[in-house]
Amino acid sequence: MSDAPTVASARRRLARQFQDAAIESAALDARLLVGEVTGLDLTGLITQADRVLTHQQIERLQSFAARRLGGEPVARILGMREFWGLPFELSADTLVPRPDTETVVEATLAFLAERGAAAPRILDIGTGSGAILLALLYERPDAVGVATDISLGALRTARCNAQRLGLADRVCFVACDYTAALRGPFDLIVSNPPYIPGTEIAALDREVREHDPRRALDGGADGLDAYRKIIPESVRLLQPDGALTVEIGQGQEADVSALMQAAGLTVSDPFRADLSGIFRSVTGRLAVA
Ligand SMILES: C[S@@+](CC[C@H](N)C(=O)[O-])C[C@H]1O[C@@H](n2cnc3c(N)ncnc32)[C@H](O)[C@@H]1O
Repeated sequence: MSDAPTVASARRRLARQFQDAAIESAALDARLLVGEVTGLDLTGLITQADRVLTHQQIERLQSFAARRLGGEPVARILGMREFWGLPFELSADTLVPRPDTETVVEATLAFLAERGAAAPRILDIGTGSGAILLALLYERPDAVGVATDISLGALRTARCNAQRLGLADRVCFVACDYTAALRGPFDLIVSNPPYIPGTEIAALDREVREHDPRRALDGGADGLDAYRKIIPESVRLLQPDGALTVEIGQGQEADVSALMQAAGLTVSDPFRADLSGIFRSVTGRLAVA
């Protein structure tokens, strides 16, 4: 009898190794990595559990396991992450999109539905992989968008994602400092800017600290630097009755609301909480002229 690993035994063994290394998502990570080397989806992993792995697959899996045990997130190893049910390619220049950020997509879709805006023009400031804007364009086939980032590498990845999702003809990518190159007007502006206080970055999980780009994280001394720029710039670019929705870090809702109100936006929407109950987004609306 052969003792070559099968799909099921490889999953079990990898999950145990990850558990022993105190990796929280051990079983999920093992499933994703075995799925990647075998080319099987979740159903295939179950129905073909007894399939024996080839030598090449075993070697690839060992290399993935070593990287994971060395602290590299699965999304970085796979070079992709699902967001809003859509596949997003990643690069060293992009943040791994987080499930928490789906709160921003939910809030903005609700705003667009409530306002009844037809063919809305949407701006995403600091688009990274393009996750927020592309999810919105996917949900709203009548919308068009502009996405900015300071990182050319991130914009290249976002453009690839737009092409792969069939959304490239409705989005324009602009390299600039926040909104510096733009005129507007926009019906909706969204942003998940860098918001971690600079001094806290060294204490972040290794997976974040070592693998997400620093400029996607660092929000300056108190974490609010980006909001101080984006909020007044958005007032300049919004259509009357338009809205700005930003993702926020834990405990930033009062400060960000105060910045919005000081810039002339009305914070009418209740803050949106993520699945852990942490407030994740704030929406400010520009009054009708
Ligand atoms: C927290 S990440 C968010 C990425 C993506 N929107 C998401 O939610 O996954 C912040 C993004 O802002 C970009 N960024 C940082 N400083 C910027 C600036 N001055 N102007 C434009 N983009 C900037 C970073 O390159 C990064 O892609």
